[in-house]
Amino acid sequence: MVKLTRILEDVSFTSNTDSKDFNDIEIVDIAYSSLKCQKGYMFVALKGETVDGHKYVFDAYSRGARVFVLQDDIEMADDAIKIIVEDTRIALSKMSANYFGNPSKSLKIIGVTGTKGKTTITNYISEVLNRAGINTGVIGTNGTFYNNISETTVNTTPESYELHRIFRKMLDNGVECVSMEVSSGGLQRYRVEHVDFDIAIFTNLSPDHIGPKEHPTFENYLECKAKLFTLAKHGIINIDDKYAQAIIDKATCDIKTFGIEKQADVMATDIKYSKDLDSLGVNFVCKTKESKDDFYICSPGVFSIYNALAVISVCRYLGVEKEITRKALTEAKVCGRVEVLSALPYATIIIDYAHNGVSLENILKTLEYYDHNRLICVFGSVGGRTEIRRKELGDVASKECDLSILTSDNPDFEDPMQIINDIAKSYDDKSKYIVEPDREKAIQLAVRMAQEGDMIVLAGKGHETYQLIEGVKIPFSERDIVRDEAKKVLAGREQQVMVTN
Ligand SMILES: CC(=O)N[C@H]1[C@@H](OP(=O)(O)OP(=O)(O)OC[C@H]2O[C@@H](n3ccc(=O)[nH]c3=O)[C@H](O)[C@@H]2O)O[C@H](CO)[C@@H](O)[C@@H]1O[C@H](C)C(=O)N[C@@H](C)C(=O)N[C@H](CCC(=O)O)C(=O)O
Ligand SMILES: Nc1ncnc2c1ncn2[C@@H]1O[C@H](COP(=O)(O)OP(=O)(O)OP(=O)(O)O)[C@@H](O)[C@H]1O
Repeated sequence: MVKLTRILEDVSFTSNTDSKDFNDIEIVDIAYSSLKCQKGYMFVALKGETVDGHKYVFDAYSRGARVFVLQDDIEMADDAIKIIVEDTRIALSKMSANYFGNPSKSLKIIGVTGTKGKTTITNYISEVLNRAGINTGVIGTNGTFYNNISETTVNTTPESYELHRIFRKMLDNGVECVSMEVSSGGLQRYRVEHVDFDIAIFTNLSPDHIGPKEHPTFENYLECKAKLFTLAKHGIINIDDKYAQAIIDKATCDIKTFGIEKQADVMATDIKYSKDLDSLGVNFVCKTKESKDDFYICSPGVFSIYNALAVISVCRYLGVEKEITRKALTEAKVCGRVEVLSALPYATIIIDYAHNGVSLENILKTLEYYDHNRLICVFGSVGGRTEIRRKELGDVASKECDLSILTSDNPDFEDPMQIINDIAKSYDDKSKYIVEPDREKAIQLAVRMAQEGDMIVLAGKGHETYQLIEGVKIPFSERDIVRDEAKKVLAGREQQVMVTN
């Protein structure tokens, strides 16, 4: 239990109760869903995208809550203590930090923002820092991980209450540093407002997450991303990105840069692509004012170098021994991010999370640098959201691939065939795509079709182990499907050889 006065420290509010009477009140827990309320709870009403949480204050009351944090004053029973604030999301953020004892102040927090690269970079940072003996946890799209504990996350950047709760758990378990993804949605909804960031990283920016329930305009999207650099002590920025200067102009922290094209504090030169189709790596020289070092990363392309440069910049700032950074980056892999499956000895199968135009273009164009026969891509696009992605994905795949297998990717309540038809509009040559709405069958087909030297990209699902159909997450493992089908194909080939002999 925590004293109400402590939870309300530095929160501006008015109340129907004299705040002197707060001294004796203790709060069991804070809930922003009425469904979680019990006796002794404080309920915070958030104005959501779907419903207004103020609608549920009576439900919260009936479940035992007597302290209510509201944006709108609502007529309630006499024993309800109303705390009226200007914005309940900002208040929730501050109150959660107070409730959990401001754990982010005792942790080194590294926040990564940008359209692409957040999951990869946060996981790389954790890999390197843990090897350097700094106990580091990760929070992001792939979940929360620290020591050997993991927790799934609903959002890339969890709600402020969840975030401070996770920080508290991490701190109590000996974690020293947290490498976390900071989504524009999280910044827009004040989820990280009271997080004490030591380092903020900007990867890149291109139009995404614009539409109903997300950002009204690209300018708003940029504005939200830039906000992270007003919350941190030190900024690390990809200077080659078109919007780097806009971020720097809005930043209030000191800034260091990384890049390939423009002069930067940490630069990559002498880029060479490895020809090993099992790891699809890349070599480069990392140049700073004090040194020049060879690096190898087992992830392909220029975008992977940018991700590595961001990590090297963090390690340089934190004083991590260079050899540790180098070795860790050589071996670091992230689930579902350019993940090469060793299933067929004669073809390369990659699972990747590319689900918008920019990321799909990056991965497909990158693969051109590695000698291969046909490039085949299996992909779909989400239902019920950001329809613009369908055209983007179709435009890219129709141009870059020898063959596309158009399928489903979390169609949710939409008709998968409608989504596929939208994507297919980008193709003027019907021989360049096959339609197979059942993703399992589409993957099996790709594995069966694979010939010597082919590269097959299963795009969009990445780390996900489900298919979202009509609001239900149905278990779905691309890795298992590939492995099972590859086994059958290889067994069939062996049999054929035996018969021929
Ligand atoms: C559109 C959006 O951002 N929605 C987020 C939001 O939910 P919401 O506003 O829809 O909530 P709501 O259903 O309208 O309910 C409003 C309030 O009433 C409460 N309620 C509701 C029902 C009830 O019986 N009792 C009750 O008290 C709810 O608990 C809530 O507090 O608040 C929830 C809790 O924080 C989030 O989990 C949820 O994220 C959803 C899942 C989502 O898809 N968000 C996306 C847009 C997002 O944030 N994505 C970014 C990554 C993308 C980026 O780069 O921006 C992310 O960080 O995940
Ligand atoms: N720096 C980068 N620039 C462009 N594309 C990238 C970069 N890093 C990774 N990608 C591509 O984007 C996909 C998603 O990468 P990652 O998950 O690291 O980014 P993210 O910012 O977390 O994305 P999201 O917001 O979609 O979760 C990868 O699977 C890869 O295809």
